[in-house]
Amino acid sequence: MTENISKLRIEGGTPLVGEVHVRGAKNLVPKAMVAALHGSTPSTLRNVPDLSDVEIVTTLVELHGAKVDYDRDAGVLTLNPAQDATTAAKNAEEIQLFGGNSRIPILMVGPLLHTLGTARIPNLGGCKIGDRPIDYHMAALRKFGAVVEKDDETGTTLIVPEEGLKGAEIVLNYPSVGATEQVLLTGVRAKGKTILRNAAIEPEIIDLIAVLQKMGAIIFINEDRTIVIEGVDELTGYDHTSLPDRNESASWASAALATGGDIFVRGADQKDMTAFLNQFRKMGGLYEVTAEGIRFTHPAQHTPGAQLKPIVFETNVHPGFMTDWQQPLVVALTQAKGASIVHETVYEERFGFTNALKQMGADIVVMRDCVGGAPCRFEGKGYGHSAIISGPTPLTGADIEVPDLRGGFSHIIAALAAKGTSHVSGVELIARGYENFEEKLKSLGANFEVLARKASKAPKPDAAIVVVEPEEVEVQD
Ligand SMILES: CC(=O)N[C@H]1[C@@H](OP(=O)(O)OP(=O)(O)OC[C@H]2O[C@@H](n3ccc(=O)[nH]c3=O)[C@H](O)[C@@H]2O)O[C@H](CO)[C@@H](O)[C@@H]1O
Ligand SMILES: C=C(OP(=O)(O)O)C(=O)O
Repeated sequence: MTENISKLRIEGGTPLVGEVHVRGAKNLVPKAMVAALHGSTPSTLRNVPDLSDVEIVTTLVELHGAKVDYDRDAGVLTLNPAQDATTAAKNAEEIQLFGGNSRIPILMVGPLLHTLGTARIPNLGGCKIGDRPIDYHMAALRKFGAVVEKDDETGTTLIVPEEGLKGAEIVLNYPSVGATEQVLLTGVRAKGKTILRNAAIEPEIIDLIAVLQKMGAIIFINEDRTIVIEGVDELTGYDHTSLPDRNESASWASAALATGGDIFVRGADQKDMTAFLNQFRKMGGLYEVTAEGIRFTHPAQHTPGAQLKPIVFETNVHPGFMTDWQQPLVVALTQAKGASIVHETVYEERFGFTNALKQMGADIVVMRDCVGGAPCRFEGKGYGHSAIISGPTPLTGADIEVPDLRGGFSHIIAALAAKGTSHVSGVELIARGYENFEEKLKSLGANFEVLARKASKAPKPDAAIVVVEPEEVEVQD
């Protein structure tokens, strides 16, 4: 990953038609890289996409002394886990500076406690879709026996007590994906048994468990979503192929509906997308599952004039409708004939992106009530976490600033669906979750011009020692 698009001019109104290739999951690959830190031997990860979240974790593990080699074309990443305390201490400032670009750094704490005996609680980045607390993570680490060595304005440092980290019994008030991964990545090397109740069981979690099991871990997944981990003394490296990114696959499917197009997503896997495919079909979308991927088609491609239908659904933990799918699908719902309702129950503030859609002409009302579903955790808390989308409404081009990864993709497909010209800035955020974005848009026939590019933020450890905001370079015709 070197240069990302940062500014685009988009001429909307052209249906996206063609094929894109979706590789490994953004929500598994960086975690599998963190798991490799436990290994006594190097690991090989396959189907690795060229994403900034992968680059961020590459830089972070190298700042701790590990070594990463990545063949972008082959999608093969090898990680030599030989981290050491001296290197980590020397790079402590860059590690802290650099942590705030994704959700992953907090997951490095467990492996680093086991290998280096100490770890700092990092700043975190990620989509701005709610408070995104880490209280479950901190409670779990304390349960394993981690001790706060320092807690001041520079941050919190944990250390391992003399007796080491021990298995614990942990109950999650909410099946948090990150907290489940925290317990997995810490419990596998803790002494004794760890019992995690109310765990998340997303496909990416199951894939991470497969990675850990290949390394030598002993992990049970019970029918009541309790995970039991028997700590082991040693874990070795793994050879693993990541599951495909169901969130990117669903994003392109929504783009096909929003623009009236027809997109074959090579690599899409039906079994991880059941809840999405049901709603896609209820909207009148057509899909065809093949061994190589899934073809997503707007009904008007088959029946001229056919319109999308409104739907009512809520997001939830797996196997419910994945929250990362809702934003791109909301763009398609602006083109459905009638009123749709979306109840977002995972994040309290995931409808901020609709402001730009309303600026483009969409009819969306965001409400504080739990609309269209049973009362959720956010009932009566004043969060705008339900949306009523009435359509079809013609969208017109606008000047847009990308707010975050998934909201940004939604803005771009809205601009592609709109009539007229849109100028979109902050597009570099898209690289967190969509590799080869420019090539994909081109292959789908999108009418756009790149106005500026930006280098990735991630200086290699042997390059600039401070994370600098790279210059935005205007593209000359
Ligand atoms: C890098 C990655 O894998 N990101 C995914 C991960 O994010 P992430 O792991 O951050 O998501 P969580 O499942 O932890 O967060 C969901 C909700 O859990 C609650 N919570 C979580 C942790 C905690 O310590 N305290 C707490 O209260 C919050 O209400 C939060 O809104 O899972 C989310 C839910 O599937 C996805 O949207 C993200 O794409
Ligand atoms: C919320 C998302 O990602 P992250 O947790 O990395 O912010 C997402 O992928 O939609």
